[in-house]
Amino acid sequence: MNADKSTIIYTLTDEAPLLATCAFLPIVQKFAAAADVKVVSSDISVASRVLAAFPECLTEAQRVPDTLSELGKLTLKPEANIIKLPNISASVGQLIACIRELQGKGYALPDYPEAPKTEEEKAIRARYAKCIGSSVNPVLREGNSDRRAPKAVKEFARKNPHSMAEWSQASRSHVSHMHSGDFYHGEKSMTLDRAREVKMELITKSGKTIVLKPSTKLLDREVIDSMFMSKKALEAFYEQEIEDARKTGVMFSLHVKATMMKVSHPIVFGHCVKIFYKDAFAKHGDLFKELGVNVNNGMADLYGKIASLPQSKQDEIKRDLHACHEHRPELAMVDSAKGITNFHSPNDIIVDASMPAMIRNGGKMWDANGRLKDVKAVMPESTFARIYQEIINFCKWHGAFDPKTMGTVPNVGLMAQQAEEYGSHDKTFEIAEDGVANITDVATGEVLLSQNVEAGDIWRMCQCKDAAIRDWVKLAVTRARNSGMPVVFWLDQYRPHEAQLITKVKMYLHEHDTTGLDIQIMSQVRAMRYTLERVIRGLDTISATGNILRDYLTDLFPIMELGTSAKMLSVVPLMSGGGMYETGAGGSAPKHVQQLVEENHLRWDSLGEFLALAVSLEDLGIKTGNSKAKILAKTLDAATGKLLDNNKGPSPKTGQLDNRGSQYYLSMYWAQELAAQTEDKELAARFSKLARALTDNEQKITEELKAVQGHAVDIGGYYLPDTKKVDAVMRPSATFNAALETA
Ligand SMILES: NC(=O)C1=CN([C@@H]2O[C@H](COP(=O)(O)OP(=O)(O)OC[C@H]3O[C@@H](n4cnc5c(N)ncnc54)[C@H](OP(=O)(O)O)[C@@H]3O)[C@@H](O)[C@H]2O)C=CC1
Ligand SMILES: O=C(O)CCC(=O)C(=O)O
Ligand SMILES: [Mg+2]
Repeated sequence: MNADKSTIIYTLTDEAPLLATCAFLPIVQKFAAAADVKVVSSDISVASRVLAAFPECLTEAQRVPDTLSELGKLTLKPEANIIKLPNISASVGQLIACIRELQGKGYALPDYPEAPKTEEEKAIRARYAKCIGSSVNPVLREGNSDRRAPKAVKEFARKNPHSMAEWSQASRSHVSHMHSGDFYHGEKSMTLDRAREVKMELITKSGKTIVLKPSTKLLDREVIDSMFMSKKALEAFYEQEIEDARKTGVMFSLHVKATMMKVSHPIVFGHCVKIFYKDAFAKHGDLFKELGVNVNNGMADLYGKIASLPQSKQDEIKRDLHACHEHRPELAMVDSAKGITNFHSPNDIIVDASMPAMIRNGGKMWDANGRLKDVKAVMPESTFARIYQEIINFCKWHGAFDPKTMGTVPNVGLMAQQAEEYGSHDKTFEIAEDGVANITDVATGEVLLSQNVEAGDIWRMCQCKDAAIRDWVKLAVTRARNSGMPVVFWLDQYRPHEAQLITKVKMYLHEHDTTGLDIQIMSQVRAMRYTLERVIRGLDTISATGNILRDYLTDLFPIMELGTSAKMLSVVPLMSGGGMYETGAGGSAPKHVQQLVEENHLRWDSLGEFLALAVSLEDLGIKTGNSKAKILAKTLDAATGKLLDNNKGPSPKTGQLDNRGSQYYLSMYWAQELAAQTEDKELAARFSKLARALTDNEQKITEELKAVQGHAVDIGGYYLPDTKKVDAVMRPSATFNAALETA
């Protein structure tokens, strides 16, 4: 990747953010050119990653570079300046759909081998496996995370509070997690005394040694953990919770993070489906095996696979599945209208977004008839599930949060270098036989950590590099100093991994001047309680957390405070000196694409993108001494403030202002701010014509943008839409486009 210090790399991703970027990027390039800043796009969509994995199957003209690896390398250089939009973390179902779409477009990709038998099929599957789940973010996140609601955004939410459903003390909604036999229960952790190379191996009861991972190179002072989830305990837990939900009449819902935890959580999910439909699986298990049914990919997989059977057999299976519901609790729905349940796909309900949505809804989820109901939210891993029960307890006692008055909770997250559980998928294994699972020093044979495991258990090793922890502590202190807010490190001394972290945090805090700062360490549940007590009094508290809580809290608090995590500023100061600017803290909003295609209205809010771009330009301006870039940043921030003040964000309703209209207003305010500033006359002169053209044509442009709405449109694909068609759909105002050309 050729990027000098004056280049911003702008990622092209998937779904709603991709569509929005297609309209925004030409605008950004126009403005940035005035400061001699190049804005270069880099396609890291799931389609592009799939194509990059199979160059030999494609014609020369069809081949695409492996942009993700190139970007990954760039994050290690000080000149890196990357704007990162949210991307699809694909389930197997989405991957297969993507492959089919590409094949249909003439790309001779191999089919996804669901049950690979030959070596060749296994190799193809391994290549596709790299495109599944969270395979982008961990590659690029070579820094820790700083996510917060900028002041103007928080003020806007206070003045324009979003709806919050009421909480009743009589609510029966609650969280259920395992109390023993889960990853938390038997975790072991250590800090390395020196750099080592280790292997992960299973010594079976029958005396075999199975090497699961031959080599992982660890650095001096790195923290490693070994933990496992007992299959027996998990099944017993599900049995008990499903029955409890039935007896007490609450809906059952399962919340996992099958994207980031792409090896362990689909298995955890699959066990739940099999227990729920136990009787049908007992009756048809052999047939399901023959058909290659894998419910780790959800009931969608089962329904897809049985479609090849004779109709009468299909009907019998469906009857037997439905019969299970008679003695099982109601299931929370993902889409009541379409009959899609919580078990459809492991990626449909993603815990970071799904739990805040439930809490915002007064602890309720949708039933099969489209009614909101109390729910048992099941998160088998107890390690972090407890925070949700704590916030639910708080809401039952104090009522729903009030966005008008509540404080803010920014996050400083330990994320760099694939920290903790979120970097563990290549070190996670489903155990084949009873035995002892060891992490062993390759050179000396010394067993560093050891666990007794049984067949079907899920065993994993997590890593966290010392340099990442040290940088995280530094970032937390910097944020405390710059914001004046207290910082709470959410660390539990009773959890072995976090006990190691506490020692390091205490040590690295000594490297900084912390005079006058309020920095505390608390277990998660206490930290939640403490933070919430402050939140309802309008007080702000920075949460400094590990990687999983970073993810959970940066949807949870923004959704309570702002109604969405799309309006977050999300900065990743890269450890090698560069910067990555993520846009918001949420995902790629698949439902928004559906609305665009059916009604030509894109309700996606690009505010996170506007905020990220301003910081990116500012950083570039400071690092290269480019005063024009600094002015672009300052004026963009002012324009974003104006956009909020004037309420020009996109509406969810077709016929009203949408993403494109919001981008137009941003451009107008930005040009006006540039024309009005006096620091740089050249810039002022350059943008005055555009400012005038956009201001004078406000009515015409907004009418043009409105006129196109209400009809179905064709964007020529889902995973690889047609660039020309997208351009036509996303840039429909001839007047706006012509005005931009004058800048
Ligand atoms: N950084 C990243 O790359 C991330 C990627 N993802 C990926 O995104 C996909 C979807 O994940 P999901 O868990 O459904 O989470 P999303 O954040 O995509 O969606 C949850 C809901 O939040 C609202 N929302 C989110 N962002 C915006 C925005 N910019 N403007 C307006 N509304 C917004 C939408 O609500 P409504 O529908 O009511 O308008 C949306 O349906 C998955 O493939 C997931 O893996 C998820 C998180 C982060
Ligand atoms: O990479 C992903 O799959 C999701 C990332 C995410 O949810 C987050 O960082 O908040
Ligand atoms: Mg998240």
